[in-house]
Amino acid sequence: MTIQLHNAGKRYNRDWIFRNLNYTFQCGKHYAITGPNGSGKSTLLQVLSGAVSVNEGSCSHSLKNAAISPEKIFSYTSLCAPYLELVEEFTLTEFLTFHQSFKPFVGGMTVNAVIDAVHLAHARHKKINEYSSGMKQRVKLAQCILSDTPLVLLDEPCTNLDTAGIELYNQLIKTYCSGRLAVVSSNDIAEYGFCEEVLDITRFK
Ligand SMILES: Nc1ncnc2c1ncn2[C@@H]1O[C@H](COP(=O)(O)OP(=O)(O)OP(=O)(O)O)[C@@H](O)[C@H]1O
Repeated sequence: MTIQLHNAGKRYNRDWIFRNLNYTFQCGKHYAITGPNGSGKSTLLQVLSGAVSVNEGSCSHSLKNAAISPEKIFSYTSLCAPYLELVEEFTLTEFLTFHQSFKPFVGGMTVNAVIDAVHLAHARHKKINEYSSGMKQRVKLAQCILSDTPLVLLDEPCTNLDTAGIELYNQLIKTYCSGRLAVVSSNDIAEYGFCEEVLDITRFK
């Protein structure tokens, strides 16, 4: 996946969040979007996900030089973000089985293998609404990083994780993100230390 922003600008009401953004997110590379609270990191990530459109300029997605139409972007994209809800009435096994029915896992991984990869085997039959916040974050990471998509978007991915959880996150990135375009919105080097490129959103005000 390659994403090209050409003179891209996004505003909410009268406030421009970013403007004149010319940037190419190259296939297979890893990027961080940094900037203070409220500067527009999550907004840019939502634009990259195709969920939010720009107000001026363009944001175009392509795969192996073939353009992806805006309504298809979601099927090539995985997103982990604090504002995304899990289906908490489901057990983990039910939730991942449901998820797999429309987005398969990398390398044909089974639901049980995905659960093992984030060390939640002991809780596989527990309803997600009974999980701790760190356990829920591991579910979000599994759902995002282990889905077989060329684009991985991570918004504050280590939210609620302890030291072991952060180590797990880094291991998942190393094992499953090579060759995929990954973009992390964060100000924490522990979350984006693996990225080759850092984009400071405040440059585009
Ligand atoms: N749906 C919306 N409607 C109106 N304004 C919005 C909306 N979403 C975000 N904003 C505004 O856009 C600006 C950028 O918000 P955004 O969440 O992208 O920042 P951020 O850099 O990710 O912040 P943080 O580090 O706090 O997560 C903020 O001023 C916010 O109030």
